[in-house]
Amino acid sequence: MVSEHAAAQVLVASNRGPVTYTLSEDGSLDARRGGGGLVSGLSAIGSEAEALWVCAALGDGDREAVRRGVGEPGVLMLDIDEAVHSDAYNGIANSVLWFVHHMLYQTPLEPVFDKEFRRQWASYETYNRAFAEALAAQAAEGAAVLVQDYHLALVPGMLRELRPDLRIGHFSHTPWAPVDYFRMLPDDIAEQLLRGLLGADRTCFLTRRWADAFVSCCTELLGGTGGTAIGVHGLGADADFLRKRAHRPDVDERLAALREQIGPGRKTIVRVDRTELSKNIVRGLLAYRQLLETRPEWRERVVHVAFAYPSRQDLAVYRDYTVEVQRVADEINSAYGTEGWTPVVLHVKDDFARSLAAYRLADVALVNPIRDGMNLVAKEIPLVSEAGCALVLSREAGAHEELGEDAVTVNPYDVSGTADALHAALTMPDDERSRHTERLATAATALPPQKWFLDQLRALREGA
Ligand SMILES: O=P(O)(O)OC[C@H]1O[C@@H](O)[C@H](O)[C@@H](O)[C@@H]1O
Repeated sequence: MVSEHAAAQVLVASNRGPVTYTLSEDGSLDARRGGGGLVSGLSAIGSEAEALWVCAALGDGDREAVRRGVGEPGVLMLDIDEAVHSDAYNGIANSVLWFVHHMLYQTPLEPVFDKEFRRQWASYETYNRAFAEALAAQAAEGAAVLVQDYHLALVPGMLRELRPDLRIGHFSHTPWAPVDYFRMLPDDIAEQLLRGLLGADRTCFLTRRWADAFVSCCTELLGGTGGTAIGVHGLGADADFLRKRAHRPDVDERLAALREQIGPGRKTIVRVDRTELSKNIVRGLLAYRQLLETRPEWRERVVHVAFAYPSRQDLAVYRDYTVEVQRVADEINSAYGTEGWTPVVLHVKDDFARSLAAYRLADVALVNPIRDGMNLVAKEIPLVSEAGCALVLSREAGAHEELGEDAVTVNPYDVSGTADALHAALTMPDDERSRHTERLATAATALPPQKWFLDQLRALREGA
């Protein structure tokens, strides 16, 4: 049933919304706007239509904002019971679905789908239902709803039942698991996930590879995809925003500090990631250590600038990984460092301006994920680097489909191969490097976030 107040023509649903609130000691609430492709993509429809972004209240600040009725126009935050949210987000989305699609399990011991898993799954259903009900209540007749990611995989099917009049799209920002890996999930859960997504009119992926994997799962488990259209929409970097933002005074300041820390005349290998298991930061460090060990000519002449920002710290496995990243970086610095040279400059505190400063400095960009839906850093560094940079890129990143020809490709598990790739990137002749950088920058900007969003909306409305 469409409620009297339902007015939104375009709705987006995601776990993390465009704004987060923090509660200050004096009791005031500070709003911070998030970055990322989805936020800039959505800005494209602000003027076009009555738009609403439905997201979850994530911390104390967000929950307080909901309680006080504080909010941004066009954003609806759902205050879902904290324990339910934690089971759904930490338990199912991040510890099961993320692991399945990124193939992160250490399979002799994991996964274990037991009673506890079933309990958390019930919370995942409740959390998805809360979104489906909110969307059903807010959407105008025939509105377009764009549901984002693995957190909300059941929403399309639930919403379809509540509101058959809507045009529903789903977008997976992650890879999709190969069918044999996906089938580790209990059969009923695997089917429920697929049917949830097939409740959409269109279900979309970042690359053809992930879309094909999804179709294989549907074919094998359900006999097909029914009437659901499968879309592929690559996402690129927001060049205008990045280039402007990278030359603001706060970035200049950090650039000067970083230059000082690195020392004159040295080359840089730059990586910027969340400290995320799939990003493969430790093997990147091991490859760098092997480079220093086997090609001593690089000692004192190169610095690995690694920014690894905290992520999902509620999960022990992420906390342990963060400790391991720090341990290996320290080990390299004590083994090879000299008085005037710190081989690894590792920062773990999130600072966007400092990331952009590192992008500007990059001679080599290291992007070696185990698996990644796209990886925007691979697209952003070549756009911003001042001297042009050589890109060492994992063949398992979605971005490899678009950038592979101009990158030095690595198998993310092959540490020796990655050490060789770093050497090749560091010694790439200038003319070759600038030719690649130029082509990388063109490819990186071919699919700006606003186009990504509007293309999906158009296709959804046209029934393509
Ligand atoms: O758990 P977080 O910090 O909200 O991050 C979630 C997001 O992390 C990003 O890295 C993924 O590309 C998205 O698919 C995902 O939604």
